[in-house]
Amino acid sequence: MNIRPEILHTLLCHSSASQSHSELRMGSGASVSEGPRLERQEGGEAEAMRASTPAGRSDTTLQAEEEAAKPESHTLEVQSLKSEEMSPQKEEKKEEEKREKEREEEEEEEEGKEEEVKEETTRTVLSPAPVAESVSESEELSLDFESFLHNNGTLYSCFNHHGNRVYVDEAHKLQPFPKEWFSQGHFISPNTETSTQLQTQTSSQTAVREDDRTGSIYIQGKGTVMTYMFEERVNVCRFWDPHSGLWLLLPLQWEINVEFVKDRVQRVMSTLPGLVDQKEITAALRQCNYDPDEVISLYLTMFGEILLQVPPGGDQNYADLNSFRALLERDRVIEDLKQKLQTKEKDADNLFQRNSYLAREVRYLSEVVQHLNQKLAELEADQQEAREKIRSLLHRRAPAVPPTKTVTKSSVEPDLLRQVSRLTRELNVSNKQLRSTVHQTLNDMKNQLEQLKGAVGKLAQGELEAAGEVEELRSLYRKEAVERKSLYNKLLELQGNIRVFCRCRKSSSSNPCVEKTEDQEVVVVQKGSKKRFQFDKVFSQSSSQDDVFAGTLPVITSCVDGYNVCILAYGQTGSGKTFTMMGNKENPGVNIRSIRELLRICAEKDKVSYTLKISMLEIYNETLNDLLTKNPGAALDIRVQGKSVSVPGLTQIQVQTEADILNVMETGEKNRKIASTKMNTQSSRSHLVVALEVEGSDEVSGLTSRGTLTLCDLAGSERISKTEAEGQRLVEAAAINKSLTALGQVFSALKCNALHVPFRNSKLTHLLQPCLSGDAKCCVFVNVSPDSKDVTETLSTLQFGSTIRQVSLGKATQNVVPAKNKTAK
Ligand SMILES: Nc1ncnc2c1ncn2[C@@H]1O[C@H](COP(=O)(O)OP(=O)(O)OP(=O)(O)O)[C@@H](O)[C@H]1O
Repeated sequence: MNIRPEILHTLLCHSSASQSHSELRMGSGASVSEGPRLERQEGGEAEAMRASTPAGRSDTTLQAEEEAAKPESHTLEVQSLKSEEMSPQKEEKKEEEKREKEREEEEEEEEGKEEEVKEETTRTVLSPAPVAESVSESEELSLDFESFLHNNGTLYSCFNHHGNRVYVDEAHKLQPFPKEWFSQGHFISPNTETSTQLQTQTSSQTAVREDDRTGSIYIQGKGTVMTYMFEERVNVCRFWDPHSGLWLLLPLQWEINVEFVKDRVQRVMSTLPGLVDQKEITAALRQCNYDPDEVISLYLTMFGEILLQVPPGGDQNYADLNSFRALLERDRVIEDLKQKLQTKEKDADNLFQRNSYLAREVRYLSEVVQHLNQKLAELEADQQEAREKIRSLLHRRAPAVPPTKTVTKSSVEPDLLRQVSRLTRELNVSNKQLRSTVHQTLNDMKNQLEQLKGAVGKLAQGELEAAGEVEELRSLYRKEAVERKSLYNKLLELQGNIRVFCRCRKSSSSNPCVEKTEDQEVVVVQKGSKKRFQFDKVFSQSSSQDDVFAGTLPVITSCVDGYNVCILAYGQTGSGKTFTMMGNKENPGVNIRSIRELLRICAEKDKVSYTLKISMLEIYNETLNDLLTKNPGAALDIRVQGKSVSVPGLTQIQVQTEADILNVMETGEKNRKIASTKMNTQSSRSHLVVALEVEGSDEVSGLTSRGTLTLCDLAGSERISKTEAEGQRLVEAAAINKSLTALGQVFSALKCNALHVPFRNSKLTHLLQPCLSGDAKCCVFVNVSPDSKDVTETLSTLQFGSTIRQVSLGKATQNVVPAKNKTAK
């Protein structure tokens, strides 16, 4: 920069005067000084403080670090400075310095008088226009303004004039720049042209950071602000606020829109489609220093692989996600409870085994006691016998010595007698021993029995306790299972109990009149004008049967929990209703797939036993025909009882496997009225209603649930002129159109919450009343043809679908009752 000497002085005075406050406006180098020493602040708050003060120390430190990151340029600078110090012009420089000092002294003398004028000058210097004038008017002094960061942490303001350098010391006096300092620190970012530029550049230099971390966002009430992802100890996204001249922390809501963050949020979302809340992901990114991989692994650790799947409903809101998580949490708790239950059941099994072992032991010991008792009895009998023998011997000996008669020779030999008495003694001894042994054994047995009784008592007690615990766990499990189901159904309720999907038939037409623009939008082009329709999901020509089925899957599952579920296909003749509902053998439609899914779920729930019954009827020319009856022709009627609608006499066949169901459906299909129309060679001339009743009895909770899955393939809506129907076909077409009109009237009445809904205007609406009056969950497919010739029908079908979409069916009712004569296990 070029500056006049007196201005330099003024500048220095100003610098001295303002240093005690701040030198923020002195450019990047002079922007340091809240005090002479840089103190390293620790902790997040300090970080934030530093970062939020771009002209303050932290930014200086930041820049100093940036400078430090360029060692080569530094070395060059220092080397050139050193060579200047060693130059032979040293003397000349010293003289010039002297002259400068003299000039300063002179000026200092005048300072008192001219202080006000100088201050004016200072202000002038700091404003752009007058500087240009001053420079052109007076002698110019080439002066470079620099900042020197000493290794001891102090930042000095320096001025360099042709290699002569001075610095402002702690007492705010100019001092020659010591040579040895070149190796004790480094210079920071000089090269600003005028002091005015310095002032503006303080802001703009700090603000302009052009790299891939720079971005801008529009904030309402504030306009477009520049953002920059600072690479601090942790990344922090701030925005530049020109009013305060600070980098401020970006609120989460704004931060979502920053490219840098957006990219990462998208990366997380594409890996974990189960995560839908961008704000939450942004918050997690903040926590993980904007590392998307870390966020992904964090979520996977927390919620498992479920997040890798697209959540049902795809774009569900935050509350849904919370329910979804609560659901996961519940699942985890249920899993824990199941494990505990298993452990307890194992414990109980062990106890039972131990119990039966001890019972066997008791039986064995009782047998031993019995045996010993027998032996004792035998011994006693022996003893008795021996006594008898002795007595008889003695008796025999007694008459041998009659007192009155003379002594005759004894009939018993003395030896024998001796032998007998010895035997008797021995017998007595062994008898005594035996008695004491038996006595002893009996006592031992008694003791053992007592101990066993104690152990058995304890076991019984333990068993009781275990049974109590098992019961407690079971009831907890029951509660959790019920809660889990209710959460799941709440989730579905949030998505609406009536869902309308649009499916476009495959066509070879090169110029289709139907385009799928988004997942939920379809556009019909008619004579150049476009009409848009919104649905819960739009399936394009390329959508597979699998994709279509996936849309209905969450609703079908509810059937197992005791909800009535109805799936309808509506559309022009030949638009693919039968293909969607029935499909073909290689590519089955919603009917077969949902039945398969129901069977799969039923098989999975080993604690619930299910009974499945299927019925099939058609509504042909306003008459109900049972398609499974062995006596065709019998008239069927609809009976209403309270809220329920039934068809007395309708054949219901109990089925267990997919093969059973396919057999039954094949029979029904054969009996159906199918005729050829001009538009569809295999046109269905009747409405087909397949009902699968699922009754589940939960062994654990003791509850019985009854849900019905009603699958309805409507006959095609058609314009009689177009199909060129005649005779019988004409009568059929009139009946079909009448019932479809009645269906439209029902939906219109439901849409505007009319007091009277004309369910009884046709057999179709009468039969479907329970499915359409709020007790059920309903899915409607509107099938359209993409061919331009069908555009009018396509528009009317889509209009019909739009009307249905605005219908609110209300809360679906779960049909669960405690089982009769069944007690929960
Ligand atoms: N998405 C599709 N992919 C391939 N073929 C399809 C598709 N949709 C319909 N089709 C074919 O178009 C023809 C007419 O379809 P489908 O019989 O299902 O119409 P529909 O609406 O039931 O007619 P109708 O009301 O007259 O019974 C059938 O041959 C069917 O195989």
